[in-house]
Amino acid sequence: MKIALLGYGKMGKTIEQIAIQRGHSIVIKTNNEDYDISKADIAIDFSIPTAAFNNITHCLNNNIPVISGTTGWLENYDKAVALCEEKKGAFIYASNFSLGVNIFFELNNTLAKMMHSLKEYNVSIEEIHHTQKLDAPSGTAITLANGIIKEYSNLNGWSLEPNKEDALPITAKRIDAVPGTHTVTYQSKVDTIDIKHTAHSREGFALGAVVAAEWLLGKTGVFSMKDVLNIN
Ligand SMILES: NC(=O)c1ccc[n+]([C@@H]2O[C@H](COP(=O)([O-])OP(=O)(O)OC[C@H]3O[C@@H](n4cnc5c(N)ncnc54)[C@H](O)[C@@H]3O)[C@@H](O)[C@H]2O)c1
Ligand SMILES: O=C(O)C1=N[C@H](C(=O)O)CCC1
Repeated sequence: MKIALLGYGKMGKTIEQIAIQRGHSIVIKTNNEDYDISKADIAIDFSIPTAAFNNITHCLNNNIPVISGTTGWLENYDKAVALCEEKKGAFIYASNFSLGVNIFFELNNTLAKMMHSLKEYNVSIEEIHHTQKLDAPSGTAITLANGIIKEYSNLNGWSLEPNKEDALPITAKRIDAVPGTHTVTYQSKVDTIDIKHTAHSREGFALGAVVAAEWLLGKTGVFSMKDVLNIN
């Protein structure tokens, strides 16, 4: 595949290495909006929250399938879906492309189904990332929170404030070069249940994005990593 890397920062560079190892070529690598997308078979956007939606719409308007891993732009997600449907294009967004985190999402959903009726446990999320991260909480923490909130009728959303009524508390920590650590905790007076995913590098995210691009090429529609990984 001829791949356009929209965003050539930490993730763009890691994706480049993996894509080349898997036999693909990089025809565009850019850190701005000045590129000729028609040269590419597919685009992979790992840019910044304020640029992602423009990159995605530019691809869809030019009939180029697009993968986005950029977080912090989801207020425009429904518009991206509508444009993809209108243009009969192809689009995948995932807050986290790694295989391990997508399994962790399923574990989180199952655990929330088991825990929601046990009122003695309080649920919370902690995420830790590197100090260069622009958004908080992480997109992954928001996906985890949504998986929990849908099971809890007393939770109306999530909050970075610790004691907000009706909200699932998320703590976002920024430490050195941490690639991404997420912990979901259920705490009672007598015990604690934690489930935790620790990324050791960016390789898992990057491999997942390239696998998603390979899977998406030639398809039409809006998909998720559940479709790519065939998780039921
Ligand atoms: N979904 C996942 O699996 C996953 C994994 C890691 C990171 N991320 C997300 O991906 C994004 C990028 O992460 P990163 O660590 O590579 O960040 P980064 O800061 O290292 O790279 C982002 C790059 O985007 C560039 N950029 C700025 N404006 C742009 C524009 N208009 N078009 C294209 N590029 C532009 C910046 O110059 C920078 O080089 C973040 O939102 C991060 O949260 C997602
Ligand atoms: O490094 C980042 O930034 C990451 N962003 C994603 C998120 O916000 O969940 C995935 C993990 C790494």
